[in-house]
Amino acid sequence: MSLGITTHEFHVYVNVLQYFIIFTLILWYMYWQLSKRYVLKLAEKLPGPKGWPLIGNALEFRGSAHEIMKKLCRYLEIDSVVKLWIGPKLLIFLSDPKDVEIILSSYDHIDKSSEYDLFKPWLGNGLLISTGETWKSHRKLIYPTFHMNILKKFIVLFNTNSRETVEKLWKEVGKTFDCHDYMSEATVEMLLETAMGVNKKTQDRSGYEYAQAVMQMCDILHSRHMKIWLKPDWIFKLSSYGRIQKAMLNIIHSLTNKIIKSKMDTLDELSQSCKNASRSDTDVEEKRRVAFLDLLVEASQNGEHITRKEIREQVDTIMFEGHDTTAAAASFFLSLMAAHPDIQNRVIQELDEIFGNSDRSATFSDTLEMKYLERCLLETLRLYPPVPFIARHLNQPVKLVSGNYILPPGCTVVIATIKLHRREDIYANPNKYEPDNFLPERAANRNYYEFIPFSAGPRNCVGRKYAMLKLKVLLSTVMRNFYIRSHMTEKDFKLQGDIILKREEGFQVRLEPRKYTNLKQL
Ligand code: HEM
Repeated sequence: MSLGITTHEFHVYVNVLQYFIIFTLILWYMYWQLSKRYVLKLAEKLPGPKGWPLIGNALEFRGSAHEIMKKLCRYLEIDSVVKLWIGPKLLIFLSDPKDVEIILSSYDHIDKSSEYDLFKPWLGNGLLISTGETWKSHRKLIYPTFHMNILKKFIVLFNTNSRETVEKLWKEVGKTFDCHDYMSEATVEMLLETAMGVNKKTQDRSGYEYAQAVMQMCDILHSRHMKIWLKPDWIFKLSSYGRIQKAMLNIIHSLTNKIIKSKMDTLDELSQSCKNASRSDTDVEEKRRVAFLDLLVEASQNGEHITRKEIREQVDTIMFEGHDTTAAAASFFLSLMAAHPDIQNRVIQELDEIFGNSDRSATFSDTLEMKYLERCLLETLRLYPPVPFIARHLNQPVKLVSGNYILPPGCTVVIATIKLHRREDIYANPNKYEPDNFLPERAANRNYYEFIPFSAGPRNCVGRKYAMLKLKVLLSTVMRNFYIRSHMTEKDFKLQGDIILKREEGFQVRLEPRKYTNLKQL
């Protein structure tokens, strides 16, 4: 051995070091047990699989994203309250609507859990993550920007973009392909044009690149949640994941910065136009699409409490929340249409009754007539909620009503929407795709907290109406042009919950043109 020590001495040092580490761990574990006495006592009473000292159940969550999801869903079968220890972290999953209501309806439990911190380099302190007064004041500012009166004006843009998606889909006719790529691109483009008010003419391929970067970011965040050694920032930054994240955030933030700059320029130009008598009113109106971003920029210019950095964080949040969730919903919907041709035929029949042989665009009142399509969409969100889990940090003990349990402060409480939506006491056939579960008379008998794809309570989704309207226009346009086919059944879906629910094998479908329509020629 070099360095002036013999091999024997080296082995002695290594042994001493090993004992030192073991001794420190035991001491830390004893201290942790003592300081967490109250939490451990309450946790002990909760149902859940037995774990190992120190690591808890962490080792059981290995393997592919689908295997992890399968394992988790098996554990959720234990009870409507299930605890898991991931190292020193206590996660408690809830799937009884009465317990879910206690958490989601209260302003006391609006803090997001530390799992959301990994989003911070991407979304900063945007609406999804922020809390307290910042969250309250920004939510108050943002919520009205998704009012139905504003959304109705987006119909034209939803139609144009849906037709463009159909145009692109024509080249896939007859092939088996992943429809998620197209749904993802379409939802980004629509968000850019509607919520951000960025005109198509000023866009380039950045929409597609953006969607790809968001998908990679979701993969990275999922890996970080699962691979415990990637949690410390310094290790993560040195890893290949850290380097990829840097590159992806560069793409994402470049686009958001570009959008904001373009919006500020347009608003400056507009105020010039208003002063300039030679410009017509319609010219000014054309440029002035009042959308989410216009209102935020105007608010900041009018001295409201939102800085330019905060605007960027909100734009990133809306672009992420509004895009990946909707793309997943659209892709599951198309996969389910392919897997249930009888249901697909009923949707087509309804569309034919509304539109006949005409290739006109969908109007807002048409979307109100799409009652069966809407039921199919809601049933899609029931069985395959794009956000399968919602997590909160508890600051105080919470008494549940489903059983004699108290959730300890400091734990992460996870609303298991995917389990809640498949309860036998709510749905006669909980795992069957049955759009009539949403017939008005059946839905009327359900409690508000029994169906929560958009969450519920004070932190519910601000984009719910936007998403439903956009999905109706997009999916009806696709189905007026194509039959959706696939050799796969629902049993073949391999679910993975990497932040947003997806299919591990991709959303493989095949398109068959419907003979009598010719929207593609427009
Ligand atoms: C099918 C589509 C969508 C689904 C299933 C969905 C679902 C959800 C869920 C479950 C939450 C709560 C998340 C949590 O507490 O962790 C949420 C929050 C949010 N969603 Fe959506 N969403 C969809 C579309 C949209 C769209 C289109 C937008 C915007 C254009 C949007 C913007 C937001 C925002 C900003 C929040 C955070 C609200 C807050 O914390 O105050 N979402 N969404």
